Amino acid sequence: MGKKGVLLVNLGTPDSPSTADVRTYLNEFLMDPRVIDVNPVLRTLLVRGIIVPFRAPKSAKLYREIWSETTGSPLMHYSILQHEALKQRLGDEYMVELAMRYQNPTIESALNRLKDALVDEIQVIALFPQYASASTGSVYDKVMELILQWPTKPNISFVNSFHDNELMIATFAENGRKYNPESFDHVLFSFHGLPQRQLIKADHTHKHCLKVNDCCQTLTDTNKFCYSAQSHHTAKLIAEKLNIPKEKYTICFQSRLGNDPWVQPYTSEIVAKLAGEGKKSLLVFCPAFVADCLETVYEVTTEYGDEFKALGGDRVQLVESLNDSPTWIDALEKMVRENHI
Ligand SMILES: C=CC1=C(C)c2cc3[nH]c(cc4nc(cc5[nH]c(cc1n2)c(C)c5CCC(=O)O)C(CCC(=O)O)=C4C)c(C)c3C=C
Ligand SMILES: [Fe+2]
Ligand SMILES: [Fe+2]
Repeated sequence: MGKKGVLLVNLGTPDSPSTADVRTYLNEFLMDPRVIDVNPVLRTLLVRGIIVPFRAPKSAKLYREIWSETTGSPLMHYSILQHEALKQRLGDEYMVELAMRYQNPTIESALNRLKDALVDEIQVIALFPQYASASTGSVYDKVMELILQWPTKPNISFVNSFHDNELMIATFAENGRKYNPESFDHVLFSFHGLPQRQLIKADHTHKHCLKVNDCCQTLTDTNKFCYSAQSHHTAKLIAEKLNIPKEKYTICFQSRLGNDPWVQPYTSEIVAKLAGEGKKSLLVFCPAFVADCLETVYEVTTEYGDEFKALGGDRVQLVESLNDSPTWIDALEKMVRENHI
């Protein structure tokens, strides 16, 4: 019998914080039709002509702020630690590969290693707790595009989402408990944002997302694949585990790009509102990310931290992501061994 293959895929990060490498990364990322989901001509004009030329130097500056001389990008650093820890846990029966949807290590190289080892099966785990077409959907596309050309295909399975995975929820709760959530004036659950257009598109019933009041705030059978509904569900489960009362927390969405409406409320508006109400301290969970990255380390701690302080607040405390916490590695191990979430 051959080994069982596991492919862990996260989003990806530039090879270095140089403007040239950030430009290459942003071009690959934003030219993905699932990310900037407009017609190809408009996408090329927008991405190559406007967004990337303006954004690359600015983003490179931010990446330089979070880049470690020894370990590089936090996203890559924690992904490598997760990969190493999972390999240790699973032992010889499994072959575990790490890939990034954009840049390196590529999905192609990782799949080729699994193919060359003649694995019996491949379990693909896109490392995004909540399903979005722009993240998990895109990983499915890339894997299927590459495997399409293989003469022999092993059993393949995908993990669509793990927004309610008990051990993942427990890890975020454990990490948050260390900061004593009741000692903060308010708690935020800040998820990566998405254009509203993509939520509407993902609702193939055409009846639900952004069509009925509070449509995406409760997870039901009708909206079970909705990114916003899954995000609300994840936040509620973490809040319940920590006994944080409803009035003490807000679910919000960060990292908006461009002028189209994104999923609301926006984190920066909530930060401003809370400062206006006289709140002084905020504890922030970012449960759309399994590893700390630019969006947590820089955007939450520095950007929202500075905004909050400028408006009269004192402190924004980020709860670290799942990173290489043993409970999170337990979650990954269980997902793989049970071959379901
Ligand atoms: C949680 C999953 C993610 C979804 C969904 C997602 C959608 C999405 N993102 C952009 C634009 C950018 N995102 C950027 C960084 C970034 N995004 C995610 C995850 C999701 N994105 C992560 C983990 C990171 C951090 C990567 C790192 O190296 O640390 C960036 C680059 C940084 C910047 O310039 O701000 C952009 C741009 C869009 C347009 C989108 C959905 C349509
Ligand atoms: Fe993003
Ligand atoms: Fe929805």
